[in-house]
Amino acid sequence: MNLLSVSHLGKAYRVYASEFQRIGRWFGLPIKPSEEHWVMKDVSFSIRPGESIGIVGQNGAGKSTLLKMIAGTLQPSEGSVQVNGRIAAILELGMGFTPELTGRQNVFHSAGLMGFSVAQVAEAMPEIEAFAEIGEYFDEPVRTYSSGMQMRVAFAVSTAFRPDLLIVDEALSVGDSYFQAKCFKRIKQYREEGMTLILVSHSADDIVRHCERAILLKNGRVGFDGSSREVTNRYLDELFGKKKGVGHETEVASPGLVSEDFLNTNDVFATRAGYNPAEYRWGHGGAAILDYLIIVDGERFPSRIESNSNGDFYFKVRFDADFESVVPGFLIKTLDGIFLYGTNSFVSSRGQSAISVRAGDIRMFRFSLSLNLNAGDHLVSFGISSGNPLMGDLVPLDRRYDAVMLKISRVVQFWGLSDMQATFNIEYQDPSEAEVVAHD
Ligand SMILES: Nc1ncnc2c1ncn2[C@@H]1O[C@H](COP(=O)(O)OP(=O)(O)OP(=O)(O)O)[C@@H](O)[C@H]1O
Repeated sequence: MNLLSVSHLGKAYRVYASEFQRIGRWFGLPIKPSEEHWVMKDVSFSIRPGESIGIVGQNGAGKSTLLKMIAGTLQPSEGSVQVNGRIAAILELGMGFTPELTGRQNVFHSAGLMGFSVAQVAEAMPEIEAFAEIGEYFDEPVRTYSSGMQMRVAFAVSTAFRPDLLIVDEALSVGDSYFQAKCFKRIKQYREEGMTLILVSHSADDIVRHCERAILLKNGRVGFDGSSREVTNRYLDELFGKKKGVGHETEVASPGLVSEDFLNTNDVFATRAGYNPAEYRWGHGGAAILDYLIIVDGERFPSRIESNSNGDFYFKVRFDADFESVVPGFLIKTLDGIFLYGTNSFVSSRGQSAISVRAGDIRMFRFSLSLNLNAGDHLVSFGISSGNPLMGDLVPLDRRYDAVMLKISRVVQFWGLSDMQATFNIEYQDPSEAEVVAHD
């Protein structure tokens, strides 16, 4: 059985011609709303117990509206929401806390509204207080709290009792990173115990870290429902298409090191060693990325790359239209979709690089970088956009996300994703101890 089923959900807000008409309707006057404004239409999906789902979408896409209808704080205009379990939702800052009551009193009130008895809340109170970590403020009126403090109490009380479904809107973003990490630790623990999670975040990284599946909302409809990596890729495409995007970095490559076969003009990208057939390719067209080449320590398409080697990443683009400015881009991610490094020609050249092209041009670009990565598989993306990054009007022409698999190996271990190449010295040692060591 599904934990949550959302079926043909829709929401319309009534828009009145004037305030007078709106108030008239409250008093039962037979005034017709001048217009119904549908902000959500025909949204259907279901969630199995234990799944974790991210919801992404641009501002105004309908994320909060959807979550409020799932949580039951907003009535749908059509369709239905069926939940088989207890929901806890951290939707809006303060969760409806009463400003004049203290944190402690609000905890009693909120947990009471969630259906817990005074005795249950009293028993959980020490743990809630400890989790929130706001010290003496816990017994001060909530009106004196910062937004981060309100969020701390809201999260502590909402998750004091493990819900079947936890809904977290952007709320966590107001917390400091220490508290966010603490929240995600609790979320992770509850998920391991079977809790279902719905997380809204503008951070693609948060979504791929915490959710296996995601839904892209677009103008109040489900734009895409799939793995969180696929969905965040599409979401980023949307953003990059309309906002200042990932840069490009360009260096028009000299063919010296590049062998002849890379200089042909056919689309042979998918035939190259390391190509990932599960790449996600997207773009408005006008250019096509035809080929790529990786050279590390003189070796073309190395099957394994020693960590910290210098790599040259070439890619070849055919332009099918004239563009005043194009911007090649490059990105490395982990297999989970965590961004390790992204750049573009504009960023990498500190705004110095302007590339204009004509229809029929073939250009080859190169990003050169040191691969300070940990051992394991990584995914490389290439992209070409047109527009002016300073004006925030980049249009993706061809993006080949996660198109190439990079296998990094290393001998000396470290912990984490990026090799920061620490060195170690003993700066002082008690001379007597040094002697003992020497005698040994
Ligand atoms: N009370 C309201 N009356 C009229 N329109 C509303 C109301 N609340 C939300 N809307 C509209 O509904 C649409 C969806 O809003 P919603 O807040 O759900 O988007 P969102 O995806 O959460 O956006 P954001 O990322 O900015 O928080 C928007 O066009 C918004 O203007």
